[in-house]
Amino acid sequence: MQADIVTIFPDYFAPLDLSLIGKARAAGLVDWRVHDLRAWTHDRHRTVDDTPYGGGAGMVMKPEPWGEAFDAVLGRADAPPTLVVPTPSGEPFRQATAHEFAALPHLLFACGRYEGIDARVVEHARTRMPVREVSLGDYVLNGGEVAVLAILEAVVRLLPGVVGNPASLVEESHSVAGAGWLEYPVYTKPLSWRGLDVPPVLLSGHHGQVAAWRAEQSLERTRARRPDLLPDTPPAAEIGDAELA
Ligand SMILES: COc1cccc(COC(=O)c2cn[nH]c2)c1
Repeated sequence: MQADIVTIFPDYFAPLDLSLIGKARAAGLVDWRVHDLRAWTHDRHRTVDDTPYGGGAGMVMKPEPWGEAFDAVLGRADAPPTLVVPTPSGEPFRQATAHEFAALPHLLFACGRYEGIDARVVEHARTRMPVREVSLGDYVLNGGEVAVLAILEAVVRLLPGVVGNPASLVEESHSVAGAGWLEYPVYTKPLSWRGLDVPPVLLSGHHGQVAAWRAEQSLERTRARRPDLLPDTPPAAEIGDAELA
């Protein structure tokens, strides 16, 4: 996989070399190039933003540098990459999205800052490459860099050969295999720690009982923390009524 990242803070991506992602690059499974958006400015102050038409607080990123940055990346690519723009107003980025992105040969990440990027940048980009505007959650960051680090980690770890034991990719929270329920609690040595013991079922050697316990724990956690992940279940009161009816 090839990834190009355009940002006004290229140093944000130095940590990529340290992590699992760095090993994946060394193994040739992924390569990424970080580009400073200001390389495509031509004024003395290397201006990338200006005041918003229509008024309002904050600044908006100018379209010209983005257009030239995309020209440069497209010009070097055999086929158009998919443009990924992290933004609070994007579609939810989920594990399924990570799997979609992991199947793509070339990703082009645009890191927005300020109040956002002039809307014509994405509008024009759609005429020459697929575009995905994605949100990591309902909160606002100062820029897309942190989101791109998260997306890259979620995507690259799915590439074949990146994670040592592919089985460890299967039983995860939100993984399609576990019906998207939350992960069960995990334990390791010592057996007893500060007066807290490992649940005995996990020591029983009965794999069926262990699996059942884990499923129950997943369901209990999902009910408590993420009822939105469960199929529509009427509130308990209604269930009582139904039984009484
Ligand atoms: C594209 O323009 C902007 C402007 C401001 C910040 C950002 C970064 O994205 C987020 O803040 C975000 C992503 N998912 N949840 C929050 C992008």
